[in-house]
Amino acid sequence: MIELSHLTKVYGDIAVVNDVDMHVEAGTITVIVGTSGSGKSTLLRMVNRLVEPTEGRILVQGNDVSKMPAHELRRSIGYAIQNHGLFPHWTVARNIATVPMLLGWDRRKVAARVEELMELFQLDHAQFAGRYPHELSGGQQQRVGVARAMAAKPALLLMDEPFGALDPIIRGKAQADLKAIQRRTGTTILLVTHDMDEAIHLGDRIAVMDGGNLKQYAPAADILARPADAFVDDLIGAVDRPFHYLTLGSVGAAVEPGEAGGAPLAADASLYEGLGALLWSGRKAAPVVDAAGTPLGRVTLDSIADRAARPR
Ligand SMILES: Nc1ncnc2c1ncn2[C@@H]1O[C@H](COP(=O)(O)OP(=O)(O)OP(=O)(O)O)[C@@H](O)[C@H]1O
Repeated sequence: MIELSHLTKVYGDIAVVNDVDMHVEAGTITVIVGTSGSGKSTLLRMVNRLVEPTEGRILVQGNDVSKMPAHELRRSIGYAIQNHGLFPHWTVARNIATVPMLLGWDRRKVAARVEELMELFQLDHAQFAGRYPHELSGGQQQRVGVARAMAAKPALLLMDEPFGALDPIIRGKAQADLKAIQRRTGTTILLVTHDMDEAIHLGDRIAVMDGGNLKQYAPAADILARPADAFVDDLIGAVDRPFHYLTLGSVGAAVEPGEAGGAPLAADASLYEGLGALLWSGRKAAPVVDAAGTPLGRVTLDSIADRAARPR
């Protein structure tokens, strides 16, 4: 879907993005993570040509973006940013309709798409379509921002710290919703964050940037098990590593035959959630059920602990 080769951006005499090669598979979420100033936003913004590269090449769906008119390119790629960038004097419906209208869609098709997106993002049409951005909560504005970025069904969505302004609870919900929506729509997402938890939670693959260099580019489990260097290791955080690991596995994968008492755990809950439930209820084991409530066996503290250990 995206092919970056030797991508470089120099400001003054500093390469803020330095010779980056990266291949992003269609239909996946790739998260670019790194400390402040590491070049994440610059890298992202070169994809839709808000920033022009000094050197290197970007192909999106096989097309060299430098050869496409910038305004056309930007209409074909969704872009969502931290403070949502909503037009303050336009209603929610008009904001979401921005790109389809620029593309000259017919009015009924635009209206239907706005309704469809508002439903997808759980914004009641009757209640919210006519409101202005300042009449929404931060979380609602964030959903409108992402709905607007997805309005013209772009195959590619770029997101720059889209959840940065949200409180932790709303943020967790927004991440879960985005993941579910991405799985339904198959949109390819390239997302920038400085938050490793978010990267591990959302990313099919994670790209770690430091000082303009791409330090490691791999699935989360590989980055946790084999960080490329001390910087990546530090970014993960030694204390958090086993817990990150547990967020990647499901209770269902640790089920064993046998019985246990107390409230059951859902097989699709993460091992991290399972660990929390066991510790909090003071149990060493819990029964596990599938989505229909059928008993599958039990999960024990020991089996969860085994899965938190560094793979050999
Ligand atoms: N237009 C510009 N002119 C000069 N330097 C720039 C320009 N834009 C960005 N930079 C510099 O490039 C470096 C990378 O910036 P960038 O915004 O890509 O970092 P980032 O990793 O996204 O950081 P943050 O997480 O703080 O947003 C920074 O040192 C920044 O000061």
